[in-house]
Amino acid sequence: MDSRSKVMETAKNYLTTAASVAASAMLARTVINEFLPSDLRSLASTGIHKLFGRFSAEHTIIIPQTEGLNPNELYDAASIYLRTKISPTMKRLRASKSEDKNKVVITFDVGEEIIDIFHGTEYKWMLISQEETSNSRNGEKSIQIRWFELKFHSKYKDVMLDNYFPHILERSKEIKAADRLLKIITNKYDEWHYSIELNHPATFKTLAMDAELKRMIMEDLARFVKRKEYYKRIGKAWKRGYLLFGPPGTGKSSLIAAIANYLRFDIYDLDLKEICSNSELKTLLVGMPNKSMLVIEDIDCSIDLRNRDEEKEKKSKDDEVTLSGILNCVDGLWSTSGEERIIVFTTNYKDRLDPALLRPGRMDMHIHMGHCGPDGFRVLASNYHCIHDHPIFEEIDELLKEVEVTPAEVSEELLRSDDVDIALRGLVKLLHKKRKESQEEKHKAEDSQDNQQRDGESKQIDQEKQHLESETGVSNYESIEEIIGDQDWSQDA
Ligand SMILES: Nc1ncnc2c1ncn2[C@@H]1O[C@H](COP(=O)(O)OP(=O)(O)OP(=O)(O)O)[C@@H](O)[C@H]1O
Ligand SMILES: [Mg+2]
Repeated sequence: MDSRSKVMETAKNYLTTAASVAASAMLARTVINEFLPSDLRSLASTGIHKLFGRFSAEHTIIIPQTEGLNPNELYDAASIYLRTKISPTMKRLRASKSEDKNKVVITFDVGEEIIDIFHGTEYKWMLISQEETSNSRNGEKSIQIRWFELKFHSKYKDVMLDNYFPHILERSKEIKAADRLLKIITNKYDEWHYSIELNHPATFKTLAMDAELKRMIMEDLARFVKRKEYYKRIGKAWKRGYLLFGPPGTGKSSLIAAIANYLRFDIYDLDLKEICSNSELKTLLVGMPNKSMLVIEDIDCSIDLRNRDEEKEKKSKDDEVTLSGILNCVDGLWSTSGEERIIVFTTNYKDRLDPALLRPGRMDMHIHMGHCGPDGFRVLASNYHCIHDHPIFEEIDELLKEVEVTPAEVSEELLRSDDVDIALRGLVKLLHKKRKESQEEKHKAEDSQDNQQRDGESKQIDQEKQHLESETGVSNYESIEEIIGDQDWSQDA
């Protein structure tokens, strides 16, 4: 029996208990009717009605904190779920902070009632606590026993078991996933080994990139996580691949962190240099859990993808990590064992990648992380100085059209001063400097192109001279100049 069935079984037992309490109420009424004098009968009947009357229409379920010595999963799920139902009118709340999370958690206190409406039905929750004494070897010990009391109309008993409790279990799982600290796990040889907290603050909000591209990526991810049934129907592994390419400092690693933070997926950062065969690669990939993200950074440097064919002849097939090994993983052979996986490759040089990796259908989206444009700059200005507009923005926008500057360079400049004017002036200065440098480089390049052209021309003249010399037998330079006349060499160069 899985844990959810266990929880549902326990819930059914409690319902039975509640139903038997209702039966006791009926028995009590019978006793009153048959054995009490008539004047006392009406008095007692009112009290009993008050006490038990609600049971005819209302069920009560007790959800204790523990089941014997074991924690009760439904109690834990309910306390997480009910945190989201706290209303501003509640008078007593509890605040706590666990050491591993830098967050204060607010929960409701003993005796407070929470009303939750689910599919139009009202469910009333109350947390109850009672002190109990137990005998131990060291004498009497008092402990706090806690439970939730859940009241609802009896006609919704089935809805509660079939829909409401499963909803609470599901939601609590989601809330827990959103709360937990994310991890980056890296491999040592063929084992996922080293894990650290993902403390990267990057989110889509703080990511400087083209606004339209950002929107597309977020929509793509949101669609992906909702498509379990779709992937099942079309018979494809539930995974999605992204290739991030662009110069250093344009935010490829930041985007990876933003995706992990957005989906609440741990990052499995695969170091291909640590492994030496396709079977090791498979071992690692099969060892990844669902809802996780496989990252291979700088794929062009991690593995010499281009020279694989030559190497294949030298080594036995399973003696190396090959492109086809990686492609098998991309194509989903390994991922049939798991689901909801994201695969991300990054590279600074897309043109160095083997075309097999770039073929349509391999990586679902190729994302170019480019130089900083006006959209990106706005995000960075807001990140670092909380400003959305400034008189100098216009000049910066104009310069950004001409100058190639990475978001990393802009960030560095904006960080230089807390004074926004100084920081922005520093950025303008950097952009002017970069523009000047690029103009100088352009001139240099043009000069060297001219030189090359001139070299080419004079080489061609020399060749023609030699050719004419051999044809005509004339070796005098001047006469050859006369023979070739005024041909336009530059056009032929
Ligand atoms: N697009 C961006 N949005 C916000 N910050 C960015 C962006 N790009 C770079 N940065 C800043 O620059 C730092 C370095 O960026 P990041 O490591 O993401 O670049 P990268 O593209 O992965 O570079 P590399 O190719 O060298 O790995 C980040 O920590 C962040 O502060
Ligand atoms: Mg990087």
